[in-house]
Amino acid sequence: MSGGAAPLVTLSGVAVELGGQEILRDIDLTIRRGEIVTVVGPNGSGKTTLMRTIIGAVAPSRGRVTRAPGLRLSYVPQRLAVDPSMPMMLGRFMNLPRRRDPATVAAALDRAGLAGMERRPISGLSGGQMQRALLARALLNDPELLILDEGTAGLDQPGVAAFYARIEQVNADTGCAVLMVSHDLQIVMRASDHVVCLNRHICCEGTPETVSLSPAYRGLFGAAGAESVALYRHHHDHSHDDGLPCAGLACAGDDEDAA
Ligand SMILES: Nc1ncnc2c1ncn2[C@@H]1O[C@H](COP(=O)(O)OP(=O)(O)OP(=O)(O)O)[C@@H](O)[C@H]1O
Repeated sequence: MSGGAAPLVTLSGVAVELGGQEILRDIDLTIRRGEIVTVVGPNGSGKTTLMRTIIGAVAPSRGRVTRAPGLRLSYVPQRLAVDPSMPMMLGRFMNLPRRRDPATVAAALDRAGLAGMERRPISGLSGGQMQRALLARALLNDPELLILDEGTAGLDQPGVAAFYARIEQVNADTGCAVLMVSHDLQIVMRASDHVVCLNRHICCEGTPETVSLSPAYRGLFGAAGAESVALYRHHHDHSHDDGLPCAGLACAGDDEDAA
């Protein structure tokens, strides 16, 4: 997607404090119409807090979050606890908490790869189908920005690949921007327009190519990209005042270019 597309959400100098602790700092980030942005980072690095700040569920302690006026934003949760004994058809699930026009439901199910499954009990859906059901619900309001927080957690590799292919298709068909937190680096590095590596601050960011060609990235992952999980086990040769290890890529806290 074009780097010149209209901004949907802009974070400027954002910091977030929770429970008296600074969780995020110095966050400058723009999500533009139609682009796919992925946030990666170790556990506890603030990814979910960043998503919650973007949707407005958490207020920044410093800086500013600007959303395009009237922005249609949808959030796909990691998973939804559903009581398997609860008899509920997918069609009814799509109409909670409020009733939708059947054609809108059918179109959202179709986009999510669940066409014609309104009468399937949700308790009988596979993990991948349940994720697609959550995606279908998120598509009901025709979002301009779709946010997924580890939307593939619990899926096997083919399930993960199929889910991202679906997301890319939705992006291509509807032009909605996608912001996702993902642990599936190999896949998201291919699909994303922009990758942000977070560790309480933005350690590095750029196109997948920029990130994957960086010497630090190659040092971590090998020339071929190596294993995606490596990012979450990497080591960094400098420490931060928050005491957390940082991504081993060009770090905005270093004297290097923050890209
Ligand atoms: N409401 C809260 N009050 C205090 N601390 C919080 C709160 N919510 C999150 N935190 C802390 O903020 C830090 C970042 O949490 P967050 O869930 O944003 O990280 P994450 O990168 O999404 O982690 P994970 O990969 O494990 O899901 C953690 O240390 C967490 O304990």
